[in-house]
Amino acid sequence: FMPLTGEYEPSTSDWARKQAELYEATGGAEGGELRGMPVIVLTTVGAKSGKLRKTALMRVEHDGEYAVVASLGGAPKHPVWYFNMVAHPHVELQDGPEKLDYLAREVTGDEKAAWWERAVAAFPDYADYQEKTDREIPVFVLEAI
Ligand SMILES: C[C@H](OP(=O)(O)OC[C@@H](O)[C@@H](O)[C@@H](O)Cn1c2nc(=O)[nH]c(=O)c-2cc2ccc(O)cc21)C(=O)N[C@@H](CCC(=O)N[C@@H](CCC(=O)O)C(=O)O)C(=O)O
Repeated sequence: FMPLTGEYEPSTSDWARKQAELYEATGGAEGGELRGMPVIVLTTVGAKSGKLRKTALMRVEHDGEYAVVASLGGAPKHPVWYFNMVAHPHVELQDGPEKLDYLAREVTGDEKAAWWERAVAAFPDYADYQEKTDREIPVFVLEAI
């Protein structure tokens, strides 16, 4: 797989755009945490625009694999980057200075349960978010390519 190419299009959500850009500019030295918990930056290809979208997310890692959680604070709808990732599973994840390519795969059943446990261990708020919505919060596992 070639690294993702395309034109970066900043998010309209200021807070998240600033954190993703600060993170990328400083290799995670700044913007690397949220309330003391580690953050990563996910790059997805826009489902409609084909542009590169960068999204700061909590870091959920296990044995070199990562999971990303489309929680959006327990909102009733999936975040937009969820639809990008469904349309274009080839994503990039920056963890600290390192940016690598991954294939994203939505997980279900026991596999999801195992990753959900890891996600909540990394960021306990996820449990509250799932409590407050009947939307099943999606979890994707990113496998290195
Ligand atoms: C606001 C919207 O953002 P979103 O993709 O819905 O993602 C919402 C949030 O998930 C995102 O802001 C996350 O960064 C918030 N967030 C977390 N969000 C999570 O869901 N999970 C997390 O663990 C998480 C952690 C986190 C930590 C730090 C931080 O700063 C933010 C964090 C957005 O960027 N919209 C763009 C469009 C982006 C896009 O992908 N457009 C598509 C077309 C979309 C369409 O029209 O169909 C395209 O380009 O093709 C815009 O309005 O220009």
